[in-house]
Amino acid sequence: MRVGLIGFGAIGQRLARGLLAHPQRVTLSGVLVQDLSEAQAAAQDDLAQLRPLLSDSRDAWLEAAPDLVVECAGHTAVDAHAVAVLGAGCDLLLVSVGALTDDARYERLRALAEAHGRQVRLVAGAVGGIDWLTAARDAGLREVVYRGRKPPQAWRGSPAEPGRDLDALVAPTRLFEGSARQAARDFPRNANVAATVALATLGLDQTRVELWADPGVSDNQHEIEAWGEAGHLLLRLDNRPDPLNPRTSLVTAHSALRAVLNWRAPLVL
Ligand SMILES: NC(=O)C1=CN([C@@H]2O[C@H](COP(=O)(O)OP(=O)(O)OC[C@H]3O[C@@H](n4cnc5c(N)ncnc54)[C@H](O)[C@@H]3O)[C@@H](O)[C@H]2O)C=CC1
Ligand SMILES: O=C([O-])CC(=O)C(=O)O
Repeated sequence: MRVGLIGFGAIGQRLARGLLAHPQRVTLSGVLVQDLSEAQAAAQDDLAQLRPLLSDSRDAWLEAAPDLVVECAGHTAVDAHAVAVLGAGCDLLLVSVGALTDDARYERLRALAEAHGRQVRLVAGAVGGIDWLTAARDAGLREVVYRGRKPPQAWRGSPAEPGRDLDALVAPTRLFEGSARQAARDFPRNANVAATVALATLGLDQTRVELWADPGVSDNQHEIEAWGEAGHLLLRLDNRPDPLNPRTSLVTAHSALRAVLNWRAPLVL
């Protein structure tokens, strides 16, 4: 299977490394980037072999004929490229799940995939338990809450920063409380998982979200609680941040890698 990537940051680089380790299963067809010189500088050591595959031209990158494209570049990249990728007949794995808080975009991508006989899949990413949640949704769910808690620095550049000295926080501080739709839209680099949990369960408007900056934690913590006919789920993940981008949990790239390797595997777990 030929796999194309969009994005070569923390997730893209870790995922590329994982794909290169499975040459019998997947071939990396190309990596679409926004800033070519920045990407070339990042392609060092074991990733240096990728330099010829880096491109800032979508047409040239699509000419390498990927079967599956993994987006790991952010909401604006979904906006810029997802339609063209599906139009070119590729499957699409979205990491920036929060881009689907826009209902029109969600429906457009779904309809395009259907028209081309392809699939858009959403990565589980930094969270777990999505299998239980989707099954429990079918059994009947009453209430779902997602709580995200990260060190203060992880919220730099987010709407939580203006008017607040993140470095001065001495106690856990709630930055946001509201719907998953608003959380994922307002915190596009921190709360994609709020959209993932919501799309797997009660939807973007009925799933409740709290986001916290906590000077007492060094991990990215994700807590999901759900109540329904199937029972009660209480799940907490203490995710190690990716050193290249501490907002992003290291496991996210591995979740994308697993999804890619499972795409056409004869036996899938
Ligand atoms: N579903 C999940 O669990 C998670 C989702 N994410 C999503 O993944 C995205 C990427 O995360 P990281 O790799 O940590 O970010 P990063 O900031 O380390 O890297 C993003 C890369 O994408 C590139 N890029 C941005 N716009 C682009 C475009 N239009 N076309 C091509 N390349 C473009 C940037 O130059 C950069 O190389 C986040 O912005 C977030 O939306 C992040 C963490 C968890
Ligand atoms: O990686 C994480 O811990 C979660 C994250 O940033 C997101 O959902 O956007």
